[in-house]
Amino acid sequence: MMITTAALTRRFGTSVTAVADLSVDIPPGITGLIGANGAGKSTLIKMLLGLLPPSAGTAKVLGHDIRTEGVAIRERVGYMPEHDCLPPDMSATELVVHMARMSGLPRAAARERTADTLRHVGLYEERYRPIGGYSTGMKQRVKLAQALVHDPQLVFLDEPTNGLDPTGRDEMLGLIRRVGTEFGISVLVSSHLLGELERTCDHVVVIDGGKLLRSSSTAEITAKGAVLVVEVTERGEEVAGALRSQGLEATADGDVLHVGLVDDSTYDAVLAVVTSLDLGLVRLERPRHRMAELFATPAGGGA
Ligand SMILES: Nc1ncnc2c1ncn2[C@@H]1O[C@H](COP(=O)(O)OP(=O)(O)OP(=O)(O)O)[C@@H](O)[C@H]1O
Repeated sequence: MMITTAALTRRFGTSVTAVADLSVDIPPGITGLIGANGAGKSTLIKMLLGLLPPSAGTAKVLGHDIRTEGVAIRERVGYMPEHDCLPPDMSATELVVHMARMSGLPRAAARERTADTLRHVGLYEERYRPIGGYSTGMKQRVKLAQALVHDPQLVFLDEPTNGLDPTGRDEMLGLIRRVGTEFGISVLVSSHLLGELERTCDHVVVIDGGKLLRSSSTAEITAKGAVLVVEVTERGEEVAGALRSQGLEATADGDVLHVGLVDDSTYDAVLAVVTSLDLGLVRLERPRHRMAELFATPAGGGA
């Protein structure tokens, strides 16, 4: 396991328990850490870096104890903090070279790694300009670059899509995917949206109020309970009946149907039925997961 926590707990004062009795195993690969604001994501990440001591419990990152081996962990782990923390007067190149030197790289190697890393995150000529003039997307890329420059085995990315527009978000998610696949660096990336991470991550850990809600592969979390919403021009009940006769779960409310998504073939089955009944398809969509769905317990144990 890349990260293992055992009853990990962090309290602030007497009233706030930011992380509560958290026991979870995180495998190598890309893992999403999902939770609403205040769920305890940043506190967990800071503890895993050995920057914030736990109130109780233990954890190991890449086999190193967070209580006693913080330095060893930070040598091997990159960290992209949540908040804007970049000096506006420095250029991306100056900052990232500085961070590379701080982590022990000699000057020439630091310059070389900086140029490579900034290119990988998609900063080119702009890298010589002061960061103060950068867009949010460019600043996020600089933060990502400084986390990667010392060639870590693992990076913690705290809400890297914060403040980005949809295009910037997709680009950042694409970059994160490449960090994992092309460079073989494991990633723990936090977000308050499961929907945005489900295509990027192999594994998902969901926390709420500092407690573990679930930890599972992304395939498992998205397949379970996924529903297609289908709207046809007429005869909704008939369409639902035809789908049920093929072994699918389908209910109709007028001409709007809910169809249990088994796999990609479910889409084909819907299209085939609609075509064979000579009907029109008004909509066929897969609503994104929302946090509320994860927290909901199926009433009466499901259908
Ligand atoms: N230094 C601190 N002192 C007191 N309370 C804190 C401190 N840091 C965090 N907390 C509290 O701990 C809880 C968890 O905060 P944390 O920042 O870990 O959540 P988060 O999931 O990262 O949320 P966000 O996305 O808003 O940063 C919150 O209730 C927060 O107010």
